[in-house]
Amino acid sequence: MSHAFVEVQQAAKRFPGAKGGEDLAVFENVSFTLEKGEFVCIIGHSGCGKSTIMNALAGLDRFSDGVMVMEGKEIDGPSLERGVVFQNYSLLPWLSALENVRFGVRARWQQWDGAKVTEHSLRYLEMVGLRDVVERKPAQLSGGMRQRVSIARAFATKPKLLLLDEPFGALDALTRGVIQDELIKIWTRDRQTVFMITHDVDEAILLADRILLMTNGPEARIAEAVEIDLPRPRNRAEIIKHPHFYAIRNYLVDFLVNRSATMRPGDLDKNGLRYPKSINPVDLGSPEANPRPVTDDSTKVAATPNATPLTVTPKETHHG
Ligand SMILES: Nc1ncnc2c1ncn2[C@@H]1O[C@H](COP(=O)(O)OP(=O)(O)OP(=O)(O)O)[C@@H](O)[C@H]1O
Repeated sequence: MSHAFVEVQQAAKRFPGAKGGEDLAVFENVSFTLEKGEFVCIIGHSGCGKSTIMNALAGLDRFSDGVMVMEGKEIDGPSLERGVVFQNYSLLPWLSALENVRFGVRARWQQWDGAKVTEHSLRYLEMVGLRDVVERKPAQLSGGMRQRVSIARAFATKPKLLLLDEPFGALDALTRGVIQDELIKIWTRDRQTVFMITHDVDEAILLADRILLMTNGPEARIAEAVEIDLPRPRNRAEIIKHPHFYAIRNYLVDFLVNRSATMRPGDLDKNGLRYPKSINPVDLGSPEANPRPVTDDSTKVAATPNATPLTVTPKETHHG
C-alpha cells in the first residue's frame, strides 16, 4: 500500500443476474488514489459504476472484490469522517435550513454548546448565500437553495473526505454556475479532499485537480487520470481563455465520445496497468491539443465563451 490519503485497490463490483442469469460485472480492477486536499472528479458514461464506487467510499455499499483504505484504515461502514452530498439534496423535510445544518454539526461536535453550533452553522449558510432564508423548511426553498443547504451541511461538518454525487445535476445552468462558485470558495478555504461525480466536462475542468476517466461498462475500468494544470483560483470566464483549456477539454471529449467505448479491459491489462495512467493533455501535442471546438451529435459541444456547459448525454453503451 502507498501512503495516499485514500487508496482503492483492484475493486470490482458484480450484481447477481436477473432470474438466475449471468452476474453483471459492472467494473473490474478499479484502482486509484486520492491525495490529501485534492479535488478529484470522475467522469464516464451512465452505468459504468461511478455511484457504486462513491457509495462504497461512503461506506454505504461494499465492493465484491478489492480493498479501500483511508489514512491506512479500511473503510467498512459510514463515518462522520466522510460526508456525502447526493443529487437529490437529502434534507430532513421537517427541519428548517438552519436546523438541517445544525443537525450535522451537532452530531460532529457533541461537546459544543447550542450557541456555538448555531454560529458555526450560520457561517456556512452565509457562505452559500442563504443567510436570509435560514428559517425556511426545504419545501419553501428552490431546488438550488436546497442543494446549497446540503453543501453547507456537508462542508460545515468538515469531513476529511467529501463525496459529491452529481450535486448540481438537477439545477439550471445559471444556478449551477453560482453554486459552483460557492463550492470553489469553500473548498479554497477549507481544502478538504473532494471526490465528485459529474457528467459535465466543463464543471470537471473548472473544479478538479485531476479527472478520472472511466471506460464504459460492463467491466468498466478507470483508464486514465487527467491532470488539470490550470492555475487557481479559477473562474468560468477566465479559464476558457487559458491556452491549455481547449486542449484539456478536447482530450476529455475525445475520450468520452470515442475511446471510452472502444477501450477494452484487455487493452488496459495488456499494458500492465494497475493504476490509471496520469496524463497531461497539453504534453501530448496534436490532435487533442489543437484548440478547436470538438463537435459531436451525442454531446452537443459548443465551445464558445457563452456556451452552455458540455454535458455528456447519459447513454448506456454496453458491450454484448
Ligand atoms: N442494486 C443493484 N442491483 C443490480 N444492478 C445494479 C444495482 N445498483 C446498480 N446496478 C447496476 O450497476 C451499474 C452501475 O450503476 P451506477 O449507478 O453505479 O452507475 P453510474 O455510472 O453512477 O451511472 P449514472 O451516471 O447513470 O448515475 C448499472 O448498470 C446499474 O443498473
